[in-house]
Amino acid sequence: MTTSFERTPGWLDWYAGPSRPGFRLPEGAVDAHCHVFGPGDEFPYAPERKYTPCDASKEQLFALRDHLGFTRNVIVQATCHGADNSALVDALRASGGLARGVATLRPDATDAEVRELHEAGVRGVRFNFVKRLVDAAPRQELREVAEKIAPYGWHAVVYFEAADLPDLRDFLLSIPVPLVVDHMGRPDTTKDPEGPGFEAFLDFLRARNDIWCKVTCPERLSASGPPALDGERNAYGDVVPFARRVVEEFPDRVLWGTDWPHPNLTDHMPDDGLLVDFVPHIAPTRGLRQKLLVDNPTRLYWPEAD
Ligand SMILES: O=C(O)c1cc(C(=O)O)oc(=O)c1
Repeated sequence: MTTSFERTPGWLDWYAGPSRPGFRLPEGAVDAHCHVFGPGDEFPYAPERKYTPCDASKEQLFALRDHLGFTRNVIVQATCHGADNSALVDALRASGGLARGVATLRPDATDAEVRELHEAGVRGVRFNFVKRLVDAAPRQELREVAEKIAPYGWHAVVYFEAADLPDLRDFLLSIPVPLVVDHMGRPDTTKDPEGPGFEAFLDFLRARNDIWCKVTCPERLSASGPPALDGERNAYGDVVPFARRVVEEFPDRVLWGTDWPHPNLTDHMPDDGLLVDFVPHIAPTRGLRQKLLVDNPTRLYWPEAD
């Protein structure tokens, strides 16, 4: 392998590094969901965090980008850094314009802070409703944050479990900025992709034409799990029909990313090369892949280059 990808102690040690994908990414492809963690001695983790990750640096992320064949990244603030966006901003500034960011903001953030984040490359905020990751923020506070970012043209990335959608639906639909749903709203993939649970999610996407969906994280959503270590590169097949439904119905509103470095996965450490090989299964034509990997993320995060 010719990559300069280096492993850090911790869960990244579980595997020898990502394989080279068989699928060649189109030129200009964006990894639209990934994180940086720390390093903790420079950018301490938040006291209120629910987990402590291993360090996952910007240098490693950029090496992974090059190894897999991506051109750009969207770095999403992870809950373990709370509302301290310094590690994110540091990575964005070091990227030379090749990364945009999604931050976490409290309602008391000042306009000067928002402007500074914008200048660094932040284009969205993240609202997390996954109970194992955060203590729920009051909805009124989230609304205030949304109102604060609206003049900057930012969007809100929302992360929730499928079971919580009925409760969240009206609130989410009332948020006055575009929405980007993380990880397909975490469907139960043991259920029928044509059944009422996933249909309710698709119905949510249909409710406004500015709701985007990340068809990401087969490694988190799969019940069948990773492939056996026998050279077979067709992984996480049970997630394919779910993701494919979304890609085919909303080709102009889907995004894809690796979710590197895969926090909180306890059963296996995914191979990012294999994750890239998942893409042609969910986006079976060249046109769909161009939208998913290049055109859509460019329109959302680099509209000036669109
Ligand atoms: O499912 C997760 O554990 C997870 C956690 C975080 C985070 O801690 O921000 O982000 C993700 O995209 C996924």
